[in-house]
Amino acid sequence: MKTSTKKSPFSVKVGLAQMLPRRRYHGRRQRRSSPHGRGSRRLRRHGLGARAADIRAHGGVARMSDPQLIKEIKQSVTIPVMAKARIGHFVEAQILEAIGVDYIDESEVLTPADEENHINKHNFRIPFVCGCRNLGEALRRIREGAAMIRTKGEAGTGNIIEAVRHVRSVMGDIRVLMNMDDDEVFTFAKKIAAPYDLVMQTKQLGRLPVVHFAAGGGSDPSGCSHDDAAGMRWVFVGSGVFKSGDPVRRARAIVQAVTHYSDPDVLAEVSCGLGEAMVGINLNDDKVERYANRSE
Ligand SMILES: O=C(CO)[C@H](O)[C@H](O)COP(=O)(O)O
Repeated sequence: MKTSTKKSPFSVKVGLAQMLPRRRYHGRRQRRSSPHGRGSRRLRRHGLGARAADIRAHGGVARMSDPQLIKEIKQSVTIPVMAKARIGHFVEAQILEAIGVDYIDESEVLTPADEENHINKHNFRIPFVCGCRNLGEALRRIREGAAMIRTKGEAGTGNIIEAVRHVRSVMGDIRVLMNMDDDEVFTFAKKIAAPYDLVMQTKQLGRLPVVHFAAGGGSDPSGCSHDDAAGMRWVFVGSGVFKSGDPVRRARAIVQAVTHYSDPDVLAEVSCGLGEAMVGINLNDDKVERYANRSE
């Protein structure tokens, strides 16, 4: 599996989140032009509804973004670009690879194309990220060739409760696994429906064998640093940022919060005066569609 040759720890996600590394923000200007400017106006003009919150609000079938739009975004930024393909839609993934995006997110936020099968990611050179709710799901995606894993959370809600649930589930299972006798791993692997070798590797490493992001609903500094504090190494800033009063300021604050997640003084400072937050969606209502349950 190829990894990107670009050195920047940032990326633009087409219509969605940026990936934030913990402790690696140097305050550099990374973009030639802001994704809040030309890029996002184009997203609206093309009617892609490509942010998770918009997809949720608009309904209908959500597909890969227009390749022309993705090419234009690639031309206008210097940082890596991640684009989404529908779950199981290997042709969308082939198109994204052909136009040279840096990463593909096989995403439950788009309408799944295949109810049973994910993309065989070993057939591609481009790195994929896939979502998970638990350890078994994460290791199944890695067996299919995912180079990165993110929690699913509940995209487009501006609510981190599901991301926290998924972080807790994966990290909790890894802790259980680490304390397990080697003889018990066969049954544990069967129980979580994951390949034995990857379960054993996870036990030995004490973490997933690939980079692991917190994602889904992170729309404020405290929420994103909460995911960090719960043991995640990387965070996707959620599309809820774009539904707030001052997205640029909020995004900057989130970068600082994730960087200094263990320093409450910095967290207090960067949380001040950010203006209106995304209203968000409460997830105790059964009528809210769960994107996270769209695939296993
Ligand atoms: O892109 C994703 C999934 O494909 C991210 O997980 C997404 O960021 C989740 O939604 P939100 O942006 O609302 O947090």
